[in-house]
Amino acid sequence: MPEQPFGSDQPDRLRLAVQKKGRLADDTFDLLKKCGLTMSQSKNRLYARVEQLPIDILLVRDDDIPALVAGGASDLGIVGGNVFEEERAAGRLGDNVPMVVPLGFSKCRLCIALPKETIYSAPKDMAGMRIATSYPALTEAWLNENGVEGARTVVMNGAHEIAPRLGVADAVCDIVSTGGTLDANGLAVAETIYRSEALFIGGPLDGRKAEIAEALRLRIEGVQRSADAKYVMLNAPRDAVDAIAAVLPAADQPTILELAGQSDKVAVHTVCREEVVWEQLEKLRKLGASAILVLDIDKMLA
Ligand SMILES: Nc1ncnc2c1ncn2[C@@H]1O[C@H](COP(=O)(O)OP(=O)(O)OP(=O)(O)O)[C@@H](O)[C@H]1O
Ligand SMILES: O=P(O)(O)OC[C@H]1O[C@H](OP(=O)(O)OP(=O)(O)O)[C@H](O)[C@@H]1O
Ligand SMILES: [Mg+2]
Repeated sequence: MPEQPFGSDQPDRLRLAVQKKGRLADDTFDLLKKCGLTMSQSKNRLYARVEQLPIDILLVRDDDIPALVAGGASDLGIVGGNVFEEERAAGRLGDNVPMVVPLGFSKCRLCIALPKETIYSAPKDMAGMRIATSYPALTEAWLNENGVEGARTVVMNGAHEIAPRLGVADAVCDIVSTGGTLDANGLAVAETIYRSEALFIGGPLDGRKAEIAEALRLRIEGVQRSADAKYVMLNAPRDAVDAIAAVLPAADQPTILELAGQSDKVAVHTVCREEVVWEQLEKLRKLGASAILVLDIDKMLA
């Protein structure tokens, strides 16, 4: 790529801050690829230029993304809700809290977990505990809301799950997805304090940047729409079409086509906007449907 001084040559290029590497980065780059965006990286690997739209991608630590966007250094960002809400709860975003669009990926829970042998029935049982976490603001807000007395957080930046065994904490508050890490460390979830997914944050913007942001948002929306959506084609007895349409999840009004040489059967085509599961296909078969095809949809615009 031609190496130009970043930010000075084209002031109208939109800046989008994303995680440089990690779990969220994997999902984010996957989304950008599905949006038809490819990028060339700068030599210093601190940013990348999108080739199809005037967007520069800032490659940063995910914890820095909310403040970069709130402070205006980046126009937009993609960050986990857990990190965004922690920064907000800690008061690090000031008054410029950006707008937020949920993206539906990188889903996880922020949970307080206790050693399996602990007897726990209600938040008051955490009274006086030391809770190892890198989410002190969210944890303390939850403790306050639930009237837990005398508990406090011990900030750790990773490997929280080991803290109880080291004797530096009685509980942990960390990200849980499958629960495998907790289980392997003899811990179990006591409370889920926040359900997280990736968020598209930033704006409102104006002028040329607002137009670019809208173009990006439309592409993301198109990818989200088609994520679970399927194109379903099947043959059905003419008198079972209504019953069959009722089984298809979040389906558009179906297109009914004549089948050559068959007066009692028609072809039914429709788009289902939610995942089509095997149980539904079995119901369709019982209603007389045959030659059922469920096809992926690559892109979808309203
Ligand atoms: N096990 C998981 N399952 C699903 N999502 C997760 C999981 N762990 C983390 N996430 C989500 O991905 C985000 C980034 O996690 P990751 O582990 O890559 O970041 P990190 O360790 O904070 O790295 P860095 O700060 O260096 O960018 C988390 O903030 C959370 O939103
Ligand atoms: O419930 P699970 O599916 O086991 O996932 C939870 C683990 O995933 C994350 O860590 P990660 O693997 O990202 O390691 P990190 O500490 O290096 O961020 C999180 O901090 C937990 O430790
Ligand atoms: Mg991690």
